[in-house]
Amino acid sequence: MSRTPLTCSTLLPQPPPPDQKEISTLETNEKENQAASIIPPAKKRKAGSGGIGIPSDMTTTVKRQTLAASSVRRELSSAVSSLRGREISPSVSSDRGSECPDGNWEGLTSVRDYADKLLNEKHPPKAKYDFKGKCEVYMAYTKRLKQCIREMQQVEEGHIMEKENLEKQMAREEAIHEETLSNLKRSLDEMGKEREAYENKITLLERSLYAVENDKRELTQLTEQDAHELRKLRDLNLRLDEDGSRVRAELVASIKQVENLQDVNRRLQEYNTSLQQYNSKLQGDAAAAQEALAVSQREKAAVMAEIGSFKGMNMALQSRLESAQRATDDLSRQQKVMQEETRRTQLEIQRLLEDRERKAEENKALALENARYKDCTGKSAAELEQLSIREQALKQNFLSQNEVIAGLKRQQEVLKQQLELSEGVAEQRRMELVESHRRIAELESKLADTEMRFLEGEQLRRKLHNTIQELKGNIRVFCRVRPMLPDEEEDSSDSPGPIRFPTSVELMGRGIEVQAEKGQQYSFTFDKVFGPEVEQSVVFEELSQLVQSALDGYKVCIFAYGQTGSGKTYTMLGATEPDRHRGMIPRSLEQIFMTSKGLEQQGWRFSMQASMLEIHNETIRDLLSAATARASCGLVDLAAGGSKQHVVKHDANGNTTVTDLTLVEVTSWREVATLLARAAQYRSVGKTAMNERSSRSHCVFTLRITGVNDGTEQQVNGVLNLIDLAGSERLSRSGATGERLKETQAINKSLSSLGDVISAIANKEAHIPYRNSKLTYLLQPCLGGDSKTLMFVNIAPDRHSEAESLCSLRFAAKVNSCEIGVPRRHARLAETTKRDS
Ligand SMILES: Nc1ncnc2c1ncn2[C@@H]1O[C@H](COP(=O)(O)OP(=O)(O)OP(=O)(O)O)[C@@H](O)[C@H]1O
Repeated sequence: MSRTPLTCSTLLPQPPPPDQKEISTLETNEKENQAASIIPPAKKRKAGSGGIGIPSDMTTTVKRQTLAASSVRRELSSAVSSLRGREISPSVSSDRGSECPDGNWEGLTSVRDYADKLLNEKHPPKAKYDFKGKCEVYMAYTKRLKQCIREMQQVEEGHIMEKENLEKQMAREEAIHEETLSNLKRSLDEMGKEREAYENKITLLERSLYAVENDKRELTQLTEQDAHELRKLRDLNLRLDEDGSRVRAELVASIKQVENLQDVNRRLQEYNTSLQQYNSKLQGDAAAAQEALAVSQREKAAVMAEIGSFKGMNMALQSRLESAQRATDDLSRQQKVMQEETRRTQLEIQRLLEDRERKAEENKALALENARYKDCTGKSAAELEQLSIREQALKQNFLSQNEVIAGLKRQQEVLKQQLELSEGVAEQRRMELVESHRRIAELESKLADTEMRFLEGEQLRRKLHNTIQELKGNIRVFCRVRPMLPDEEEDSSDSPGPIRFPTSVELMGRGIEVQAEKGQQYSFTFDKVFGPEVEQSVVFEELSQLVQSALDGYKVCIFAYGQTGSGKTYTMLGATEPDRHRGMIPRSLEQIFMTSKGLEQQGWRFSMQASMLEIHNETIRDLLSAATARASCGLVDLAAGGSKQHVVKHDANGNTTVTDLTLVEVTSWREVATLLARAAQYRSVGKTAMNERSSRSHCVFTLRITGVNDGTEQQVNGVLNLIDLAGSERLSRSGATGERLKETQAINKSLSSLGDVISAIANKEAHIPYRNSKLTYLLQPCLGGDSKTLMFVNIAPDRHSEAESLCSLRFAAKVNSCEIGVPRRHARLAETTKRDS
């Protein structure tokens, strides 16, 4: 706040304020005077001498009065403006508030307004030379101005006092402020320390925040994982819900069944008790049989060893026998030669004797003739001489012949002796031979006995193995290697086939090895391995029990898997002629009918229905329907809708049906054989690069068996599925095009779906993709249900098929590791009995 201080000069008497014109004149004059104060006196005088003749003292007085008045006026005006510019705080009393003390502020309430009024006051013009009047006016005006200044001074003093008060107050306030400041500093220091502590705390907190954030991140990840799991669980839940609803439906059906079964159960309990007894007896038998098996296996090993040594001995004996026989043969040959020679010698002797007799006769005749000559005629001495020489020669001849005969007789004697000797040796050899024959017979009977026991043990082992497999719920796998085909045999002269069969006791008949061309060896073990020389009948022996269980009320499924041309159709169907080539399907059906006939004596009556279908290019074709027959004669176009659309359905009891499929009631094996022959004509078969007659579809033969026993009031429902799958093939090898290519792609796709299903089962996955192909959906109960399932893996033995064989064996090993449901027997009390009860 700036303020012009009031000086003493303001208190001097001031002239009244001039009018505006005058003031400007006066101001000009004043300026001039101010200028004059720095101009030398000589010049001042010169300027003053230029007036109009008014007395100079008078003029001077007026000027002085005027100047004083204007200076007072200026001071007043500056004081007023300072008063105006001052900001008056509410605590300081305003000059407006200062009351006029003697009441002559001409009705105005504040000294400033009064000063304003004075400053703005205008005086009526006087006569130009009425200096006295003007002086009086200015005197009065100055007086009022001075009074106003005094008033203002009082106000100013009040203000100064107020200022001092304010300054004191300010000092007090400043002291307080200082104190507050020092307090603040102290508290600032404390706050600094506190701040440090807080900063430390913040660092710690930041660290823990970082840790918490890490935890949070981890938690977020965990939460995300949880969410993912949750999603999966929700999906699972949905599936479970679906399963649940299915299961509920099944449950309702089951409850009904349970009600029925409860009824049955009561009856069965008795039967069960007896079965339990029988079972415990069987278990005892099984334990004993196992022991017996172990014993017989030990015995078998011992016998095998004995047989081995006997075989060695036998071979030695055989070789001795052979050499003895050879020697005997030699001797008998020699004997024959000698006998021949003796006979010839005897003949010779005979001839010589005869000759001698003849010669003696001749001699006699000659002697007689000689005498006659001597007597009668007196022939010449020369003639006589000749005759006597001749006689001498004959005599010598006779003598030499006698010697020859004696020599021959000696020789005959020697030969006789030799013959006797060799006859003795031959007799000895014959005795030895008889002895070794006896021992061989003995050993053979022992071997037969041991083999019988071994077979019994093997049968028991197989039975136990089957039971264990059933309990485990595994799919059984048999591996069959076909013989080399003629053209493969030609090739194999350069490079032998890759398949080997281990000969160790534990792997014999169960192991197979693939010797890869690059040197690696892959070994596999299955429930049974059949080599190329094994006949259909031997393979069937291993199956017969399984087939039998279809009659006992089990679902049985047998299928053949393998690359094209590996022998699946040969194994499953075989050839009708000759009999030894008949495959598993005809043999199984024949056995079923034979056994069912046999069971009739025990009160069983069986009815059977056969059906046969093929899956060709993912379409089901009924091989027994009339439409298929007509189509095969070209009467109907199946592709153009001449056939029904067949759909596979599974019910809650695990029974599978195919809609609109022809079911033929069959009562004998002959009928089924006719059906099989008929269906074989309609099946999709074609020539490929790898097989003359390649099956281009999966063929499924199904026999539904219902058996009722009138005696025990039991009913069984068995199913026998016999499946010949189409063969997998590499397009690069088969070189298929057009329709064949389409077929091959469909076959490979469905087999790969089968592989996916097997993998999912083997890995115990929650979802098994049965619906990915018609084949897997049809086989669902066999692969994941309660059936007894057996797979043949067929192997081609040639080197070119090495990769495919390995693939098939690996697939089969996976199948072997699959755990499916435990086989369930479908047996219950017969309907009629239920109704009666
Ligand atoms: N064990 C065997 N003994 C003698 N010959 C056999 C044997 N197995 C297969 N063969 C012969 O091998 C050839 C091919 O067999 P098959 O037709 O059964 O093969 P596949 O696996 O059914 O082929 P695809 O999948 O192409 O139908 C046939 O000539 C068959 O007679």
